Amino acid sequence: MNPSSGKEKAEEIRKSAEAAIAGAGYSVTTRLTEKAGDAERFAREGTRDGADLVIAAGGDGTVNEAVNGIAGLPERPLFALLPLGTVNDFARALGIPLDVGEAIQALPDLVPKPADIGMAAGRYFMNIIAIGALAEGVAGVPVEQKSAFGPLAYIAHGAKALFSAEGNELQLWHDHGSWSGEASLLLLALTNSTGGFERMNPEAETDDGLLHVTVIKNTKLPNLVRMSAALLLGKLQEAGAVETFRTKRLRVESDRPLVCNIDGDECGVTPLEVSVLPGHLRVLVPAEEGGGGEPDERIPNA
Ligand SMILES: Nc1ncnc2c1ncn2[C@@H]1O[C@H](COP(=O)(O)OP(=O)(O)OP(=O)(O)O)[C@@H](O)[C@H]1O
Repeated sequence: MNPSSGKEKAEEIRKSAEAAIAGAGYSVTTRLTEKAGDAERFAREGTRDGADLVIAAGGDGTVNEAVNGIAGLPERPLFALLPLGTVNDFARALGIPLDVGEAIQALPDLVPKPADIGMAAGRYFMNIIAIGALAEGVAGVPVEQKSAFGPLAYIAHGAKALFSAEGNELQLWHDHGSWSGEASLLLLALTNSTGGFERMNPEAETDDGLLHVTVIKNTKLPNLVRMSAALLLGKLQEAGAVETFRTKRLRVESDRPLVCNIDGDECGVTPLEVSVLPGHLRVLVPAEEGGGGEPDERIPNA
């Protein structure tokens, strides 16, 4: 658990989450993160100590770290998350209640579902890779704006970066061939939720085994107006100036090294190789989100 995401309610959240998990028959150990890297280490150590279930409580950064802690292990425990961050894209995509109190209440009735994760630059990711202007824009969101305005701050900064974007020559190799051309932004999404906005790839499922690629070719003003309208309608694919396709593997090359933002963190520069690991995690989700599996995998009977 990242206590800084839960702010002044962190202690209260910890206690009620522990009570819910213990009530479902688990013995529970909570470890509080203090800095980058802790969640990854805690998840890995917990798994090596025989944990059946690892729960990441925090924002997408904490979830990403915990996923990295367990994804490379041969025996992976069940995974769950309690959304305490500003955006919580993975929780949104999985249908987990965004209100932490509701998410805790729901814990005992969650059921396991396979979820895809991706691998790029030696790291696992579960949401999105952004390359180009938006990647640089998101990196510049000041901390105080993040807390005051939540997802809006990201969108405002992303939009600002997009408006002033210069294009870059990209070459993309995918499962069915290649694409090359000038682009302002490349988004490689595993889920339908990007920066809290759920209409980017409305058709993306967390277990479809696919990377949903969106190339924004040109962000000059007339196109932007059309694209913004299409984005709000969830019909970005139908707007001009945007290329979309799906693939299991992708190689990205560019005319100059471009910063790669992987699940919200800067993670090297292009060229970049990306692949999907289908159903690599078993994540606990509400039953109506299509979870299932063996009855003894349900938390109450664990
Ligand atoms: N106790 C702590 N105090 C401050 N920072 C921490 C602490 N523990 C972990 N961190 C760092 O904070 C990063 C971001 O945390 P996390 O994603 O959980 O929260 P958030 O920033 O509130 O969420 P969001 O990304 O949705 O805004 C972590 O990846 C880690 O590097």
